[in-house]
Amino acid sequence: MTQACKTVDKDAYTAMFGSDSDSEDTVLTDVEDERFWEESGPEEVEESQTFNPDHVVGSFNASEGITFPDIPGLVYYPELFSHTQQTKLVEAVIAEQYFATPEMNQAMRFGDLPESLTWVIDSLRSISDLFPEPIRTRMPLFDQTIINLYRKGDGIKSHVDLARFEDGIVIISLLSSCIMSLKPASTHPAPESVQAKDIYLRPGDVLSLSGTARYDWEHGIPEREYDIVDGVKLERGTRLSVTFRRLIKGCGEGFEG
Ligand SMILES: O=C(O)CCC(=O)C(=O)O
Ligand SMILES: [Fe+2]
Repeated sequence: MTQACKTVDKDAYTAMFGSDSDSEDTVLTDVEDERFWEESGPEEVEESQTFNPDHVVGSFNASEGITFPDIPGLVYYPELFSHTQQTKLVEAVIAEQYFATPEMNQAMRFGDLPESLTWVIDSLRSISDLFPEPIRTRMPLFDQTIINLYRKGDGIKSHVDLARFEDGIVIISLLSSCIMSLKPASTHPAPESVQAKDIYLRPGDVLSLSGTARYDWEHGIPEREYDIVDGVKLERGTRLSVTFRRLIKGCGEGFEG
């Protein structure tokens, strides 16, 4: 991962996702040529009809996560974020313009996190099984975020998040899917009966890590262009992850996950 600086002089959306405006133009031209509708004057849109994502963010899809007996402290919330919530979060990341150049793939913020992420943190706190109570109710819940951009084929090496971060880490998956592999950390060898665990993360999925899952297990994403899930080959696309942590008081700002 290469750390991004928070300066940009190029269209961030195009840098991240490319431009598909040509194909859209083509489709519109084709449809117009067919003349499927009566000509009429410009439609009047009342103020109340205009789309405002803030009005429709709503609550999370599910409140109970999936746990894993071998990995205490790991909770998996499939599709926790609705499509609208994912869009809102991706737009917030785009607005920050972190990924302006092709070599940028990681951005970090410490201290006061962007206001555009406040609703995410508030909503996460409202999930009763997110973390053990002392973590879930601490203030602030998080004061650090890392946003990783994975282009097709990218991954992140297996690791335990740095000790300078407190217990309680959340990973939000956006845009595309990948397998995250978890295995016992070399510092905490597990009995042979304990297997490594692969979790297929899709857009809107969330993982929370605390206790054993945070300290005694590693997590990573193998570098490859597709994953095989239940015998099916699933191509990866551009993936974005937003992770939240809290720094231990007195520890400086870290530069690795
Ligand atoms: O991108 C992800 O899903 C995981 C990122 C991660 O593990 C980290 O930043 O420490
Ligand atoms: Fe990590």
